[in-house]
This record gives sequence, C-alpha cells and structure tokens, in this order.
Amino acid sequence: MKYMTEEAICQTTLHVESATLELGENGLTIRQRQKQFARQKSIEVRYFHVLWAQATTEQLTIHYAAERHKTLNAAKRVFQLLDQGTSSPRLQAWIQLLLDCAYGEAKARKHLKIYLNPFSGKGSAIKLYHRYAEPLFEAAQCRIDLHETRYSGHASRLVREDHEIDSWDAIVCCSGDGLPYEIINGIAQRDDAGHILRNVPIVQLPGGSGNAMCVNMFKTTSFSHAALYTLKGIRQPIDLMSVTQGDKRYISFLSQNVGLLAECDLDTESMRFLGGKRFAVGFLQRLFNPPVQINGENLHGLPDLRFGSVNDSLPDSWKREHHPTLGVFFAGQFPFVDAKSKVFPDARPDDGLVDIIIVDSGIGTWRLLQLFKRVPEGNHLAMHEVHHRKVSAYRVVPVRTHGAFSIDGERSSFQPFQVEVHPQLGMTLATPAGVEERYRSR
Ligand SMILES: Nc1ncnc2c1ncn2[C@@H]1O[C@H](COP(=O)(O)OP(=O)(O)OP(=O)(O)O)[C@@H](O)[C@H]1O
Repeated sequence: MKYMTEEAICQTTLHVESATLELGENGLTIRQRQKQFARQKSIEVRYFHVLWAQATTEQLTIHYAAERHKTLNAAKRVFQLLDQGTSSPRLQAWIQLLLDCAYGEAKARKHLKIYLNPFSGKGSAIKLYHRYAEPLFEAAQCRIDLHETRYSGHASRLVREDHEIDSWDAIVCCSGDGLPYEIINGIAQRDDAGHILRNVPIVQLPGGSGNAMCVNMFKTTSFSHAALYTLKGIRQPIDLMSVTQGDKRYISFLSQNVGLLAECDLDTESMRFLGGKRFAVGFLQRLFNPPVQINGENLHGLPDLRFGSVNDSLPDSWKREHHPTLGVFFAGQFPFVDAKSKVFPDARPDDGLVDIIIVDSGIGTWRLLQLFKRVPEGNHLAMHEVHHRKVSAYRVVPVRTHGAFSIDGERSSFQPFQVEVHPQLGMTLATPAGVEERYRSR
C-alpha cells in the first residue's frame, strides 16, 4: 500500500453521507464528519478485525471485531450511501478491496462444522461458544453446522459418517484436547482418511483445561481471539503420529506420556472444574477415571507404517536404551502441552520429528520441583537430569506390568507401544505471520 498511484489512492477513499472511509496500510480509517462541532473524529479498524462488508441501495454495513478488556465482540457500523449504492462499480470495487485486505490468504465466509463438548473443562464450553464465537462467525457470514456431543465417541461416529466432510473449511472443536483426538481417530477409520486428514483443517476453540492445539496454533487461550483466528487463520500442515499397541493403531496429534506426569494428568480428569490447576493437584492426589473409547481398528485409509508395528522385530538400525528406573517419559510434537507448560521448546509441528524427554525416577523431589518450575519457560532442557531426543519413530517396552500411559492426554492401556511420525499428514489453521507477535502476551 506504500507506493500507490493517484488512481489507486482514489479507489481507497469512499465518501459516504456522514463520513469518509479510507483504506490505509494497516486498517480502515473512518473519519466521521460531525457538522455540529465542525471537526472530524476518526477511528481505525485494523484489517485483521474486519469481518465483512456489504451494501444495499442505500446503506453500507461494515462488520468487525471490537476489542474491549482483551475480549473481542462483534460490532458493526452502518453508513448512508451518497448515490447509486450496490449498482456503483466503484463501491463494489472498494468493498472488494476492503475484504481482500481483511482476509489476505485466508478464505472468507468459511463453512464451519462445529463440535461442542458440553462437559469440557469447567463445563462452560457451550456458554463460551454462544457468547464469544457465534456472533463473530455470524458477522463474518460463515455457514455453520453445529453439533453438541451427547456421549464419548459421538463426534468420532459423526465424522466417520459425514458425507459432506470434504466441503468444510474447518472442523472446529469447542473443547479440550480430547475431542480433536476423538475426531482425528474417527476420520482415521474412513476409507478416505489420508485425504481428509491432509485437507480438512481441524481447529480448537479453548473449551477444555489443556487446549494444546489452540495454544500452539493460535498462541492464545482467549476464546474470542481463537474464534477470530479461526476466521482469519491460514492453512498449516501438521505431523500426525501412529501409535501401535497390540493389534490396534491410534492416531496421536499431540503427545504420548508414560510414568509420573501421565499419572498426574490422568488421575485428575474428574477435577475439570479446577481448569489448568488440576495438573498441579494431580501431583498430590490420585483418583481413577474411566478411559475414552477409541476403536483403533479398521484403519485402511491411512498411510502405511514405514517402520512396521510394535509386533514386528525392532529394526537393527534403531538405537536401544535401557531406563530401568524411568520417572518421566514424555513425547510430543508441539512446544506447549497446555498454556503454561512448554515441555518441548524445540518442537516444530511440521518437521516430521517427535521430541522426547526422559527423566530418571531418582531425580529427587527437590530437583523435580525445580524442573516443574522451569517448564513454563521451557528452560528445563538445560538440566542435566533431562534427556532430550528428536526422532522420527520409537518404541517403548515397559519393564513393569502396571503404570500410566496416555495418548494426547487420554488414558491408554499400559503395554508396549510404537510410534512413528507421519510428516504433514494433518491440517489445521494458524495465525498469519505477524499477527502472532502482536498477541504474544495474551
Ligand atoms: N457428551 C459427552 N459426554 C461424555 N463425554 C464426552 C461427551 N462429549 C465428549 N466427551 C468425551 O470427553 C472427553 C474429554 O473432553 P475434552 O478433551 O473436550 O475436554 P477436557 O478433557 O475437559 O479438556 P482437556 O483435554 O484439555 O483436559 C473427550 O475425549 C470426549 O470423548
């Protein structure tokens, strides 16, 4: 926008009855002409916040997300047109230019399939959705198809049977990380699994206690900002991982966790009302909660396993390690496992590798607490007790018969398992470059 011809500058300015609307470098400036005071009052709406614009024969309406107290709300301004209205090619060109600036590479008027888990996190996902996301999606003229999940496994069944799945611009999980896991594994059972996983973005609005997908991709735990990023986000491939265990195969998008930290997470699932604090409580209190049922069978539409399954003999080229007194084994492909825990600071979601950290149980309580203290900043990798690996596949064979194992935070049976990364098998939406930095502190 910096070096415009005179004609282009002309196209960026629109005179309406009581204001002049200017398309500038970063946003739309509305200069209100207040005759009463014989002076102009102007406001700027950043392009990133502009949701939609449309004209009738008499009026121009601009919908945008207005920020107040770190929350975005749907707002609109209506202007009386001076002449011609919709029939004016100049007005149409101006609106098109505004929408091009507002959406850039992102698709406007998205078709969104929304899944709401009424029990996620503190049980407020539905309220959050209707209060903060729906008004923005409606203002942005999205086509919305919404389902509340009625039982564990419901969303899995719905995506398996969705004949229109290919037509959604995003599947939006209004939930914690359990629902995306369930949805990905539901898609994995389709004959066209590979195609759908690679092409239909799965995003998360933060309705749970962990919300790792949202934190990593949108860099926020604000519901309304995540909704705006869903509208303005651009397609971002992510790696997915196959976990084979016995004769079953699961698809993991986030993490595999064995030992102490898995126990802390799983044993506090019934404390969702505490939100993120439940992970800390888990260190002190252990309860039992039944696992989510993911089928793990009939996965014909997925890519082949390059390294075989856990039932095959280990390839000779693999490095073997013995950890007879294992305390923590945590593997993941995103930096954050929740908003406050940067467990894998070096991880990249699309590099074909999974990061692993291993800590011996002999670390001692004092050093373990030091480690927990460092995790929010991701400084724990510097501790000599923390062993860090980056691999494309691994196998874990427990020496004990009892223990905790979770895939993406969901309890799985404690037996040998093998993991391999499928580079860029998944798709999500991420904030466009540049926006991320401005919102880093949220
Ligand atoms: N209506 C429902 N009744 C019972 N369970 C459900 C229902 N809908 C979804 N579920 C299950 O609840 C599990 C947990 O949900 P989800 O991850 O969305 O929230 P959360 O566990 O609170 O968040 P986090 O994973 O961040 O802790 C999911 O695995 C899903 O299978």
